[in-house]
Amino acid sequence: CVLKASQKRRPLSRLLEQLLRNLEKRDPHQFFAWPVNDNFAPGYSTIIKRPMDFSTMKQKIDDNEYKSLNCFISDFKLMCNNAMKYNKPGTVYHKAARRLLHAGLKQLTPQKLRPLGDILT
Ligand SMILES: COc1ccc(C(=O)NC2CCC2)cc1-c1cc(C(C)=O)n2cccnc12
Repeated sequence: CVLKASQKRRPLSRLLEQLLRNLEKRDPHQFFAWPVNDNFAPGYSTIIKRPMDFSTMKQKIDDNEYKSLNCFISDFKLMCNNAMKYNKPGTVYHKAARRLLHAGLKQLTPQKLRPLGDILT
């Protein structure tokens, strides 16, 4: 069947959506699924200048805001580093962020990405 224009996704967008789904699997409690709410995290928006979460990354993919894989990876790192900045070591969120960052970057190594072909060049 022929894809309608609206269904045609740019190769990079399709790749980033796949990578995002794999990263989200590493966040079983969905601590990173949505923007952090100041009501649950006092002072969050004054401490964290550039908030980031998976739903925002998904929206940026849909809006074709990511011009490269590196921009996508930067937002993933920003999201994890925000959590390790705001939350004290030993908290459930700091530990979850460290684990997510470690597991996520292992999925984003050149060895893992090379099979995806020249989309990335
Ligand atoms: C979208 O953000 C969230 C969504 C749900 C939860 C949550 O279910 N927390 C329960 C575990 C103990 C209460 C926590 C968070 C959350 C993430 C974060 C991060 C990522 O810093 N956070 C920081 C302080 C307080 N809450 C949170």
